[in-house]
Amino acid sequence: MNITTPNETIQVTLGERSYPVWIGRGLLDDHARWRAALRGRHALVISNRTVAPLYLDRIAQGLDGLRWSPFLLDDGEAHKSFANVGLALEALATLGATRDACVIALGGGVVGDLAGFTAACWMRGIDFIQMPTTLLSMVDSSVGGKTGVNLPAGKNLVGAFHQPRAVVADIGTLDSLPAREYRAGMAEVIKGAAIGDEAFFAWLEQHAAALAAREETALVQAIATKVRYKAGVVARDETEQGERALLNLGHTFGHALETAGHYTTLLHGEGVAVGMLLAARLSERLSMSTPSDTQRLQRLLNATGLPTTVPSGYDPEQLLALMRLDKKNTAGTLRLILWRGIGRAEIVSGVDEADVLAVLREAV
Ligand SMILES: NC(=O)c1ccc[n+]([C@@H]2O[C@H](COP(=O)([O-])OP(=O)(O)OC[C@H]3O[C@@H](n4cnc5c(N)ncnc54)[C@H](O)[C@@H]3O)[C@@H](O)[C@H]2O)c1
Ligand SMILES: O=C(O)C(=O)C[C@@H](O)[C@H](O)[C@H](O)COP(=O)(O)O
Ligand SMILES: [Zn+2]
Repeated sequence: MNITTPNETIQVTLGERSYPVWIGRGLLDDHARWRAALRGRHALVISNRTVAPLYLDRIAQGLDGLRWSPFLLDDGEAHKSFANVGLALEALATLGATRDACVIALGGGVVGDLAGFTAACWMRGIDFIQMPTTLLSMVDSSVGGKTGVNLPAGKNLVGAFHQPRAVVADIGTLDSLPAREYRAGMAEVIKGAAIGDEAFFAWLEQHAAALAAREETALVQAIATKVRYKAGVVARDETEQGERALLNLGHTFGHALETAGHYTTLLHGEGVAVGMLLAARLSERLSMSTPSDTQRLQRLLNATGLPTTVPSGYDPEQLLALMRLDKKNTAGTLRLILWRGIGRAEIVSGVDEADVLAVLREAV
């Protein structure tokens, strides 16, 4: 077995709840490393029917001596549901899980969000470990403790802040990740740069080809840079009282697109890509940024193979109605993440719906 020490370890600093994010190849097999984060005798491994056949065995070998069971979701965003949290909680009950039990999330962001929320609910909160297996979950969803599920009314409307005990990002798992999913993960990497790191954005422009080819040195650097950036934001504003909302760049539009498409048309990362571009266009319309910034963002998204147009069939009025349910809004006003150019995102309250609608109408 090829076990390596992590290429990168990034600490999310939250006092007693601080935790490491290990990034490297072969980490799933480094049982001693992640097993040390398990405290009790019970573990529920939440995964899905695509990922489990590929990687569950490697986890199982590290769970010797524990009472544990797998809980497998069907694949897809539609299964990040309240009903499945109920079933996962029943699985913990069947296991006889006590308060020192641990939930292990093995999969992408859908599995991670649902597993984390399950852990947050069982006996009012037990440990969980993130083992992200998609690029998106490595660079974003496994870090920061946002957990939850969707409702038919909208994305992530139910959830809790609940931090993992450790994040085990074995980049070897990306070898089996389909190209479209890999590109979707890149959207959340680009987002981090677009929000707050112009130098990283320029680096991504220069390394777009190497990243598209999954060249490992560039890939580890991209993952680590994004995780380091997010870990810093989370450490300063864990529960999104201020700065953390910036991590939502593109998401008010993106979540509306995902929901309107019933989670089957656009992947989350694709929705974020299109959403960032719409946010950039709105910023331009409000004279906050220049067309050249928008073009630069569009070029990088296109170079990565991400969509930058709204697929046909969307209704601007319906999208606006969905945007009104976004968690950042306060009574009666839209609160959006806009920007003043690459690396300079801003929270803007009281955005005029007429401007949003105009941008949506131009896009569909
Ligand atoms: N909590 C957060 O902070 C946060 C941040 C970003 C996104 N999210 C959420 O994450 C979700 C999107 O996550 P995602 O993009 O990972 O999607 P996903 O979990 O649906 O995984 C994408 C696809 O890849 C498959 N897959 C996963 N790992 C694989 C592997 N190694 N090899 C082959 N196939 C593999 C999955 O089965 C699935 O079909 C959305 O629900 C989004 O809202 C949450
Ligand atoms: O960690 C955060 O904070 C983010 O906003 C990261 C986003 O990429 C992620 O999609 C998150 O789940 C969106 O959060 P929400 O609060 O808008 O549901
Ligand atoms: Zn996201």
